[in-house]
Amino acid sequence: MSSVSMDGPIIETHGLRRTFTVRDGLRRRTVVAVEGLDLRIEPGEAVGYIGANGAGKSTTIKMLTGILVPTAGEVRTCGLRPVPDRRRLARHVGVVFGQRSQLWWDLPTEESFELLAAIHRLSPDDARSRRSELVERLELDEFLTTPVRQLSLGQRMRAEVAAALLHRPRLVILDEPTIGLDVLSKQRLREFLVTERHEHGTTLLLTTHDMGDVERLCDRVVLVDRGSVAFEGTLAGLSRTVGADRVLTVDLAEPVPDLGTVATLPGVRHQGHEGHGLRHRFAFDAEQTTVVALLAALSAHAEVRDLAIEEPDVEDVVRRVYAARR
Ligand SMILES: Nc1ncnc2c1ncn2[C@@H]1O[C@H](COP(=O)(O)OP(=O)(O)OP(=O)(O)O)[C@@H](O)[C@H]1O
Repeated sequence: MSSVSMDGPIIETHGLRRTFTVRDGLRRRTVVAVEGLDLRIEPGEAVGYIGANGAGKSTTIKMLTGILVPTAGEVRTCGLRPVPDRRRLARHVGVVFGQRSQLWWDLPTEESFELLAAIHRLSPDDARSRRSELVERLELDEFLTTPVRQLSLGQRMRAEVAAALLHRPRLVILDEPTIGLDVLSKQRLREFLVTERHEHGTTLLLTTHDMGDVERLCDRVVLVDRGSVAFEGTLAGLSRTVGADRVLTVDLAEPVPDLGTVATLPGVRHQGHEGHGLRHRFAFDAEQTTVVALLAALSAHAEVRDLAIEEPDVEDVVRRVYAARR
């Protein structure tokens, strides 16, 4: 029997592959969902696992957690083999699916927590203290006695996260955790995950289409394309590779058509102007120049009335990486 490794990587895969056989009319066809995937994630890391729809993210997560058997290759999660050791692995891993509930639909949230505490065999003291910690941090108080099916999406996601983290897993896998949430709920959930990680050294692996999740939560991104790794590194590194800059748009009090030539800072590109120079767009690399420095440089030459900052979006970054590979 394999043992739970406390110092090796939390996730390690070599040449991981998974295919599906699908029917195409009368014929059968093989779909390769994951192809030769090599991943290594160390304890305490927070990794964003991104890619287009159908790139193989969910299939990977299912293999990491023992829901799906790999067609070929090696996989270890917390030092265990996910399929044969699935029950032992469940003690060390918490999984949150943004689009699928793991709570008991007709039960009040607090009863789901009691059931989960029993399933994970937490001691009554441990269950009580962890529960109060989560209730406080995720602000669950107001709806603990409400059946899950009556919760709003934001409330349900907080309850899902609490349920997945009740047993203090070493690894938390989140599949689109902020999908459909409003700005405030997203922010709260991200803040909670950051605190949890700092206090308990929890490893995070999350799939997302929201660049804000990656920016605020992850030290590293792994980008998959057709089931294998297309990029691995920091978000800044990814932005450098494909030029996913932020864009600052400024509206001026008076037209200044040549503003693009006067604001010369490292990592800033003037993208053009409209309205005879009333509105200008600047793409900038946040690693090299802050928005404050750029604004200060512009204000020396023009009176800025209004401004907007656009963040790079995951789909756009992914498209550019794919385009560069094909
Ligand atoms: N059970 C299945 N049967 C047949 N094909 C499947 C099955 N599950 C996944 N696939 C196929 O495998 C490929 C990878 O799918 P997967 O769901 O892992 O992608 P994904 O990156 O998670 O996409 P999304 O962002 O849309 O969730 C797709 O072509 C998908 O159609």
